[in-house]
Amino acid sequence: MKIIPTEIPDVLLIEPQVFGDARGFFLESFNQRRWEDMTGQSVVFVQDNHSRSVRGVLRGLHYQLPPAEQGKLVRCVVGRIFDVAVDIRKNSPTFGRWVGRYLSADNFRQLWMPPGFAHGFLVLSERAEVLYKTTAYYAPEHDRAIRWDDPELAIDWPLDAAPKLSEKDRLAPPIAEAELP
Ligand SMILES: Cc1cn([C@H]2C[C@H](O)[C@@H](COP(=O)(O)OP(=O)(O)O[C@H]3O[C@H](C)C(=O)[C@H](O)[C@H]3O)O2)c(=O)[nH]c1=O
Repeated sequence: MKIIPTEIPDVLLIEPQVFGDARGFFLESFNQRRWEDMTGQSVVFVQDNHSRSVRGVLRGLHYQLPPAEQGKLVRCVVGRIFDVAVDIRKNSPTFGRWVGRYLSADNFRQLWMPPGFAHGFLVLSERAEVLYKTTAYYAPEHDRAIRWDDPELAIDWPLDAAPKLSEKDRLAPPIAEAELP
């Protein structure tokens, strides 16, 4: 497993070791001991999520307020996405900064974002299936969104058409008007 730093120190890109052979491949998608040895951080995941989306879907930017803030370990097992983490920690020196990385079934890459980040992704393939672990349970009453195209964030989404959004995402406020952790 390789841990690759990103522009925001707490956001990590992970490349698992892939064991290929004539049958296909095997990889450990998460290993608690290896994670703690390599990142120096302990983490406990309590929920596994799985979403399927068609090309052009953009889900996000989502986060949960305290006490339900979620760290997320995201991977794409079918297709290809552009995955984004936005620092929404008010006292962070990188507040409002974002990290974007391509995750795909072919590159096996994973993106880790600790609690305090909004998360979203854009689907670049005909279909994408995204699996992600979270460090806190889903709490709808604490679920919040920031608009994906907030000019203050200026996320450089690799769009070639208007994205397909949920009603919640269509109505999301800019970060300046959002209720932040
Ligand atoms: C997130 C979640 C949703 N749900 C139910 C609630 C709704 O009836 C349905 C769809 O939920 P939603 O439209 O919020 O799903 P996404 O737009 O994919 O939301 C996710 O998108 C971004 C990318 C995230 O990082 C978050 O995990 C999450 O906000 O699943 C649950 O039962 N449990 C859950 O953990």
